[in-house]
Amino acid sequence: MATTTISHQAIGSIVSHNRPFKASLFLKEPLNVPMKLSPKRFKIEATASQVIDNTVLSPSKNKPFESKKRSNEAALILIRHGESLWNEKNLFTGCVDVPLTQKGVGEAIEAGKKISNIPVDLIFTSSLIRAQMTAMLAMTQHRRKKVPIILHNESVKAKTWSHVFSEETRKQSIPVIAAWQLNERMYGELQGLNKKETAERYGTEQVHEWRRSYEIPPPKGESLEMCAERAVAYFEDNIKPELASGNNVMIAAHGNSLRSIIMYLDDLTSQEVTSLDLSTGIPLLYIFRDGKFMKRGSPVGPTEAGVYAYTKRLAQYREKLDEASLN
Ligand SMILES: O=C(O)[C@@H](CO)OP(=O)(O)O
Repeated sequence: MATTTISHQAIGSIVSHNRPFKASLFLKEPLNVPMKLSPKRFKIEATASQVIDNTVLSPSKNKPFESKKRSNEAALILIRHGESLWNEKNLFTGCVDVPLTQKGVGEAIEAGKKISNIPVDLIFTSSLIRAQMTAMLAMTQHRRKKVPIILHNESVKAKTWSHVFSEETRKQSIPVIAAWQLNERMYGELQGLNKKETAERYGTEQVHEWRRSYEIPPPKGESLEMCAERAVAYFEDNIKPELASGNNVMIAAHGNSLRSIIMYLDDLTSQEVTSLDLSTGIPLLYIFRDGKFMKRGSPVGPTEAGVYAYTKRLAQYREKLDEASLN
């Protein structure tokens, strides 16, 4: 295993689950962080909790909220954020942090209605506001009325100051973890440019390659492959273990970070992923069982029978919600 010396600055950007922060707040000396480099996938072996002791919280390990009994199956909901102000203007957005339009707010609320009977134990979002707005708005529709709470682990103070002291209140909450690794693909020099004008200037085919191919990056930006290196690594290291522990997870993220995760879940080839395009605000459901992901499409409505026929646990949960609302 190669050992690479990483600067404070670099560690800050690698380990932050949240918005960028100053690593020097935590680190007094440069660290030698062991890293495993593979041609296929660049994996950061030093986890956040190894590097910054006790400042980045892992839900399973630290049990921030409700502790769960183990199950061999879990639900995974993926949602691309609702329409943003730059989707509306047809601008390349990438990592630029723009909010939702009013239509996007409505899409997020509608998405929330469709999944309102599906239990959610844990939410992951990107660090961008359009994904966070989508997750929060969707959860306003949930029948359990649990409160989604963003975990702030970017500093010891942020973590301490946002501590919840009532166990009962914690049980009525859903932890929300914001991770930059789930951000939209960095669109390089296309960010802020109009998509139609860019196609007129560089040709439709070239722009289609930049937008949908797997290997070809836009000028000075990330290809889908590069986006997958961070998004899929994050999924494998932080989200899959939660599913394996029986926690139902919702991920609110972006067109391309989710395309890369779906490519991984559905085992798509680099050719197949070029025709995968995600609509804004449409939830997609997967069931994780015995280490495998099963695609269950998009729930069309909150009471859609099909969704609850997929697993006994979901059906029982739904029954309990119905019973509670009758009382
Ligand atoms: O502009 C962007 O960031 C993305 C998503 O809106 O665009 P594209 O459709 O090209 O992936």
